[in-house]
Amino acid sequence: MSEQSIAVEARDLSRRYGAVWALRNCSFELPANRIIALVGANGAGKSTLLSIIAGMLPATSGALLVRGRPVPGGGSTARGDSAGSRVAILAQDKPLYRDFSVADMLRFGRSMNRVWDQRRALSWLQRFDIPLDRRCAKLSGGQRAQVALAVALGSRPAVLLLDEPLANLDPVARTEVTGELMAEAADGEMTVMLSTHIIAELSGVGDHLLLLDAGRPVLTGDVEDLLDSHVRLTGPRADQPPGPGAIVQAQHTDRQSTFILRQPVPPATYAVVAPGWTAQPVTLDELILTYLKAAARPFRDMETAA
Ligand SMILES: Nc1ncnc2c1ncn2[C@@H]1O[C@H](COP(=O)(O)OP(=O)(O)OP(=O)(O)O)[C@@H](O)[C@H]1O
Repeated sequence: MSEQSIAVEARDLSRRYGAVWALRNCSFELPANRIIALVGANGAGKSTLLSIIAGMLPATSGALLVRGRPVPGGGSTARGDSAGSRVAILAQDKPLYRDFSVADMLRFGRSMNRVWDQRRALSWLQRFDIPLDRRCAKLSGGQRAQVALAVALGSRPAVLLLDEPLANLDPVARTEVTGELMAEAADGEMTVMLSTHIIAELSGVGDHLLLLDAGRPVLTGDVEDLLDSHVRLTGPRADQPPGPGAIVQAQHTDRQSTFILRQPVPPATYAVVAPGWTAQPVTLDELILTYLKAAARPFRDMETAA
């Protein structure tokens, strides 16, 4: 990836809380102007990573760059010295003042941010029918999430970080919100990174994946490329698969073997399989679960598989 096309880059990034390593030697590049799904089980390190990207938490070691600029420690809701490196974060506990009306929250957003786009914040609220004169305390959980999103969008971030943003939204609102965010990202002005530990929330949400397990990235890449490059082969019991690729998972019964393989991109066509074997695509849920199970094996195995 060229420097222009990288939104976030981690170089050997680690973060420790006392004896607990929340992130350990993370290195990855995330593309600009895409929706990045940050996935991992509870405690995988998602919130820690988002807080470091937002400049709210210092790393213990390593470097984190947003649009090529190193992120310093400490910070407010929208950071960055130039339009290109501004970061906004919407944390799990959405920061709204209960006694403020929705309109007050927009005024607050304007006063807290050097750059403010009132039209963008307003149109988000109108899009989701949020009344401007309603006190935040009287809004539903989903509506509060929409107000917090409007304030975050108003700060015109180059990178918008959303920590478990969809939890309070009903399925229809969730689809609409992610659709709108994808459209904003596709306009070429914003990278959205959203975290979740609910794999079912993912389908259709992110077009790029960063999968964390116990503080380490175990799978990252364009979702379509990842799906295209993995295949499940099922056939008679065998120690090795009948096709090329790294073995991510191998399961055997007395008579049958099933392998999930990572193949070179562009992938070999599924038709090229030995007699008696079938080849099937792998779904995103299956892929994530497979890598999480593989990561639970000793780390040396994982390096062979990745
Ligand atoms: N302030 C803290 N003090 C000590 N340990 C912490 C602190 N914050 C996080 N941790 C630990 O760091 C690890 C990563 O936590 P983090 O909150 O980043 O994970 P997460 O993936 O966001 O989890 P969840 O999905 O449950 O929100 C966990 O083991 C957690 O217990």
